Amino acid sequence: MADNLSEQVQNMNINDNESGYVPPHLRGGSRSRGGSRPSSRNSNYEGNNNEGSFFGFNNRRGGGSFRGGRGGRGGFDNNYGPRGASNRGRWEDGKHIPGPRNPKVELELYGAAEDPQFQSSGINFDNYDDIPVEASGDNVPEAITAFTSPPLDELLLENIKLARFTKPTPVQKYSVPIVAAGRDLMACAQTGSGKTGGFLFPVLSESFKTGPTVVDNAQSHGYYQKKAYPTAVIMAPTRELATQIFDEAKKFCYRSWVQPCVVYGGSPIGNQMREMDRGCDLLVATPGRLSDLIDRGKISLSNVKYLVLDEADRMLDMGFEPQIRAIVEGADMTPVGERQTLMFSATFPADIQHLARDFLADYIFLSVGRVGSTSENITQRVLYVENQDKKSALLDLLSASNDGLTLIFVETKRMADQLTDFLIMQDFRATAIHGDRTQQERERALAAFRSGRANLLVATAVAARGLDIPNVTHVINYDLPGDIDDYVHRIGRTGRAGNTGVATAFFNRDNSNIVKGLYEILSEANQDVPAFLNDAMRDASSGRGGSRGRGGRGNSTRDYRKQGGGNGSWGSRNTSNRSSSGGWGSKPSSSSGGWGSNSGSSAGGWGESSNSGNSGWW
Ligand SMILES: Nc1ncnc2c1ncn2[C@@H]1O[C@H](COP(=O)(O)OP(=O)(O)OP(=O)(O)O)[C@@H](O)[C@H]1O
Repeated sequence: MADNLSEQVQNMNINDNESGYVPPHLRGGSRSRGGSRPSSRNSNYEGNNNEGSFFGFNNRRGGGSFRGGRGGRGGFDNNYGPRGASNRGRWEDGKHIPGPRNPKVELELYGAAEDPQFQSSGINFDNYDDIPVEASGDNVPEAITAFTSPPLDELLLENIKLARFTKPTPVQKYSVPIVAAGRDLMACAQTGSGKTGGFLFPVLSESFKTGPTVVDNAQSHGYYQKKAYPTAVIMAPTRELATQIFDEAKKFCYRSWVQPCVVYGGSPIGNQMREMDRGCDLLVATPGRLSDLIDRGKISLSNVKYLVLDEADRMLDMGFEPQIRAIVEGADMTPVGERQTLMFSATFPADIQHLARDFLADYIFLSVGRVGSTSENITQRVLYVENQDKKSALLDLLSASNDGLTLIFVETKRMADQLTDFLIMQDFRATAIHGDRTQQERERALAAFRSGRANLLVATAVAARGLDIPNVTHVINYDLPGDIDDYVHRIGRTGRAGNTGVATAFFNRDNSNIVKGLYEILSEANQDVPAFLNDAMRDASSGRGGSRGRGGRGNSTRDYRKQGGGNGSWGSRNTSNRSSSGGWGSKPSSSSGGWGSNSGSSAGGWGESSNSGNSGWW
């Protein structure tokens, strides 16, 4: 499907890379949009609060209440399965006794095989095996090659089968034995390559085998307990990502003694505290809300055996470092060396590697593919579009779109609203997600998008990380981000789990700071590099273009310990059959201006200047 889309975009001639973009109104003659224009007129943008109709809650599974489950996720509920029905297992006399099976709960958790709202692995899934993997550190354990028991716990294996996962992705192959060996881990793997399972599988497998600690057993399961003592804590940057991890955790905790729980800001804390009282063995949390609950004496971290930081670099970017440090170093958290700490992301800038030095002990650094690289399952195109022409270019792109979902990234919340309004005026089924919307609005927008009732989602960076929405076939960077890592995460919302996807970016002189990073990303993923980007790159390299800012990718090695940050005495296991060099993963911290002007829109001249040789690209 994505291949078709890619072809159509190619054939549109929206931008021949040499002549610049010519919007429809300047092409002479009227142009009909054609393509997959939605047939039914939608007069209501979700902001109009037309509940129950176009963008109301999806009641497919949830009966309209706030329940878990992809389709009906509307808010907060840590309990899964019909109310009153307990599928929870228990730990008794040193043995794990799984709860009973329940077909209704299984349908809710794992969906029907043909349900498009549940991601299934795509035709390129087996290609993950070709991605070079490097694991550095002392005594790296041998990777597993299949989901088997042992080493995985039997119940977990049953749940993995129910989820229809037939074989592990590379990050899962390594993380299972690494965690089983009691080691800390910092793992970097491409977007959509199964990092969530990469931390859930080993943590749950070990938890199912070893059971709760005495404190956990005594206090976590009492009905009126006042304080939760989770065994595992997973921190994630956004509410949506936390909720999604919680949904995944529910699948794999099914019938076990481990009760998952989620807390995040923007929702009433009282409800979350009540839910925690019903059991909280594995806690998924955003840092702000977690700090709050610790301060209120509602959570103790003294029982934590496993600490996971997902998308840690994003948490730092969002300014969460003080809260994270207070939680990990300041509260009553089990100390380094006594707990196991795992950090996961698709990008690992240098500052996050330094954080690892404080939080992790004798860890293994795992990189699947080059650090910060994009999946080859994503066809990337960069179009040359002036700011004032972007709307027209977008309409052209959308008219060439297929039946899949399209995610459109913009830089500001205001732009997200404006563009959504514009698209709705043009009869598209669009909705928006950004930080100024209420949590309920954000969840409704996501639910509408997941279900396909809205096939366009206009988003700010809030939706860039981690979100796993099946059938997103096209990601459009209407505004490119200033940071190349953000680009990597944004386009990673498509081309997941071996499926293919297309990513299109609108590029102009405002994006000068991302030129180098973009050039590198496209080149290494074997994508076409348009002529204007080559020119801009040449100018940037010759010093005419100015700063790389955070758009460049720097020159640190993958594992900073190899640069003298550690003693370099450990070995490394490299399963790559391709050569690999360093130079990835660092995010330069300074961002100065200079290369090209950063003025807003400018009249004329993209195409003309792109071939202008000595005078510089601009
Ligand atoms: N072993 C597997 N077999 C089949 N599908 C899998 C497997 N592991 C994960 N998946 C599916 O692949 C998709 C992507 O997984 P996941 O969200 O964990 O990726 P990720 O690496 O965390 O991506 P991101 O960097 O964007 O956060 C999910 O829909 C998940 O259910």
